[in-house]
Amino acid sequence: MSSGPVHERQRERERNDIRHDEQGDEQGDEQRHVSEFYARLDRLRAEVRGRLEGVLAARGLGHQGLAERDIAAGELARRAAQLDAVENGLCFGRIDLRDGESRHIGRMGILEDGGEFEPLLIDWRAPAARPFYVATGRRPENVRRRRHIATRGREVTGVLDEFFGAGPEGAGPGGDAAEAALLAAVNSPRTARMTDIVATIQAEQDAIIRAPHAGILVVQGGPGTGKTAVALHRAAYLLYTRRERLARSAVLIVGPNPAFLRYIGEVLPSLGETGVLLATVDRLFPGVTPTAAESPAAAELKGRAAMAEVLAAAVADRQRVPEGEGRRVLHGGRRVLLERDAFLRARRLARETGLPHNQARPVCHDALLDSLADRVAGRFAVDPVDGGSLLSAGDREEIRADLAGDPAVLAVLEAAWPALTPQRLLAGLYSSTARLERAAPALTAEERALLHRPAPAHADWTAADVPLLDEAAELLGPDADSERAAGQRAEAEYGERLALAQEALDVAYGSRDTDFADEEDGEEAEVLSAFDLLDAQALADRYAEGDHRTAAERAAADRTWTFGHVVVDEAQELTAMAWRLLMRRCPGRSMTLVGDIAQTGEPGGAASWERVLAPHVGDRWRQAELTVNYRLPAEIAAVAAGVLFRIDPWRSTPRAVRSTGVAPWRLAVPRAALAREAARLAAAEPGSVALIGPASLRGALARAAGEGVAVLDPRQAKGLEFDAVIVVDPAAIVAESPSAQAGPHRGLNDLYVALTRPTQRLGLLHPDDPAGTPPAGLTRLGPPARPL
Ligand SMILES: Nc1ncnc2c1ncn2[C@@H]1O[C@H](COP(=O)(O)OP(=O)(O)OP(=O)(O)O)[C@@H](O)[C@H]1O
Repeated sequence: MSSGPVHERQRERERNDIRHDEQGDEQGDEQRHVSEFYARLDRLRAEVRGRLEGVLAARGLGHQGLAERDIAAGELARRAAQLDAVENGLCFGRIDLRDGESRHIGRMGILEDGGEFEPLLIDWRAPAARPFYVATGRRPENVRRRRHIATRGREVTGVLDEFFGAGPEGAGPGGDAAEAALLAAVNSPRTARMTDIVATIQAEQDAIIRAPHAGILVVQGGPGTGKTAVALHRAAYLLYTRRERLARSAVLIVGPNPAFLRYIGEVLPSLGETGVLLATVDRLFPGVTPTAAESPAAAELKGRAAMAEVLAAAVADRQRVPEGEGRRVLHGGRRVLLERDAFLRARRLARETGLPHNQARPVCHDALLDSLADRVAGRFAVDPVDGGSLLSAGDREEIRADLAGDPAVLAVLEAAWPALTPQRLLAGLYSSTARLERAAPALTAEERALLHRPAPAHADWTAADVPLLDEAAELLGPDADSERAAGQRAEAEYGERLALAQEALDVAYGSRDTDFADEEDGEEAEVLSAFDLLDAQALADRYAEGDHRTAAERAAADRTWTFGHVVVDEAQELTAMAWRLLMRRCPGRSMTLVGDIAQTGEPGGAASWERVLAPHVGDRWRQAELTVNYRLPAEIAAVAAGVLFRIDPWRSTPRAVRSTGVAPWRLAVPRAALAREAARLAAAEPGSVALIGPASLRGALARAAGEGVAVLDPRQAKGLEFDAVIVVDPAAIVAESPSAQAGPHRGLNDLYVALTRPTQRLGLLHPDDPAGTPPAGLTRLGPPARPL
């Protein structure tokens, strides 16, 4: 009977049913575990909130006790936020080891109730969780089974198993489940917020996240290889393993623009980490918010390392020695000559201290006052016997003090060595062609003209000015004016605090818990309130003394803060001056820098990591490479590869992790119809969609595009991703790129960035005239037709 295959199929069906049942049991089993984790999480939350309420309700505390209460309340509030943040996907995996032990892996560690302190759920960052990420058929790391647990809310929706070595079915090393979990993650629709990858971190990524390297680690990788994801998970890992140190010094994460920071802003909180400062470089000079725009050429010039020398020369140039015989000072109705030599000597003495300009200023001023006092004293009677002065030391001191209080004298001292703020120095430099010539003789006249701007208003800074202000702050040191201003600010704040404290006490008094019966009985109410124990001043002092901000909050307000670790994303875009600023913020040089040289868009950005880092750390840095593309399907990666080849034929393209079978398309339309067509095509795309075009088209595209369609130029699109992307007028993207002048293929970098944003679908829309012809690398893909 030839029913063999049928029987086979029947048996197969039965086997599948059995496995399905088993799977159902397994899912139920996991549901019980997961429910237990959530129950424990709920108890932890209730406990923390209870403690927080208790702490806040504490009464009758002394000065010290209140300060401690605030610190405890801050910590408990942060803990509560951490517990809230891990709600989604609390547990996502499990490993069963050969010796029978099984471990559940999750976003945070949870211990058993009841004093046993057995781990119930293991934090993904703990060494015990590592085999979940790195076990392979060849190196199973003692793992028998790896299980991916999918959840929706608190419900387990599926389990996917891989067996290593001889599993229960005698299967060999399984990779299907891991691949299925990964594919589900990379295929999921994208929203405006990046999500974490904690459930599917791949081995090459894990090696970087947990790298023991304490110094500078560069993570180079093509678009979509998970550089951002890896950098953020590394930050979370370091916060876990070096919590003691990093909680005090904070971690700084630098991104290319505010939109990018918003995009990645949820990742660390979802991993339970909140004490991190996210910033763009131009926000790292407290008190300055750049609002002005400038040409790419000016920004590039300001980013060059040579600007450090220009600024040092600009500071030296403000330490003036008069020409000719010197300066005549009008004092007490008479003119006194302060000779040029006296100026030269005072300047030399001040410079020899090696102190920053403002701190060396008193040395110069003192020396000038001494010379001037000598001059004035010399006018008085000279001892005929020994030729010495007849004035006593006290007389001389009086003369000196008199000179030091004379505004005319002070003006001369100030002109010789003025107190400077970074803002005054830079504004003074930019607004004077003479000063620019003296400070920047090595620049060409055209370059100096790029820096020149007539008396800029103080608030009128550009992003590229910020690293220069920071450099200037280093050269100048704190100035007496700003210290005085800080003192005044502190006084004003104290006044405010005092008023607030008084108000708070008034409110407390008004709403005090008074037991009238007791009062009638002539007894005091039993419950003590704040106003019983504090007066407004003591309350204000308490706030003044205890700084209850987190390390990240304090770091944000302090230019001289040094971070325990710095992560820089899109690191290829930073200029040499920006690197100088960042290196000052991290003297320990514990840094993770992620980027892709092929995507460099800024004219002042990096051409190689060696060139960026050598001035700061020589060759004391390590590079890791990411090679798998998780964002682009193979079909889109092939198009991007054509452009990458033009940028750098030697650079290898990352291997796409999946193929969707959806080919990118290309369409040519009349130039006048470009924006309208782009909007129409974008509206037809399901999911998240972006139109990426040259900056000059942004306005027209934004007007035409419907709601929910992101309209960006390549610079704004950096680091972001969408389900579908339509690249509009690629030739103009290349031509308009600010870096087009910086090298033969630099304009193509912007196009490369645009092409590498979609996770599912890519379209190319271009004008049907010769100027609109897509650049080489794309044209080789054939004439416009749909699909491409
Ligand atoms: N192990 C992983 N599991 C699931 N998704 C991943 C994994 N690694 C990366 N991804 C996803 O791939 C996408 C690209 O990652 P990411 O943005 O970090 O790449 P990138 O290298 O920084 O790209 P670009 O250079 O374009 O900024 C993201 O959606 C990220 O979540």
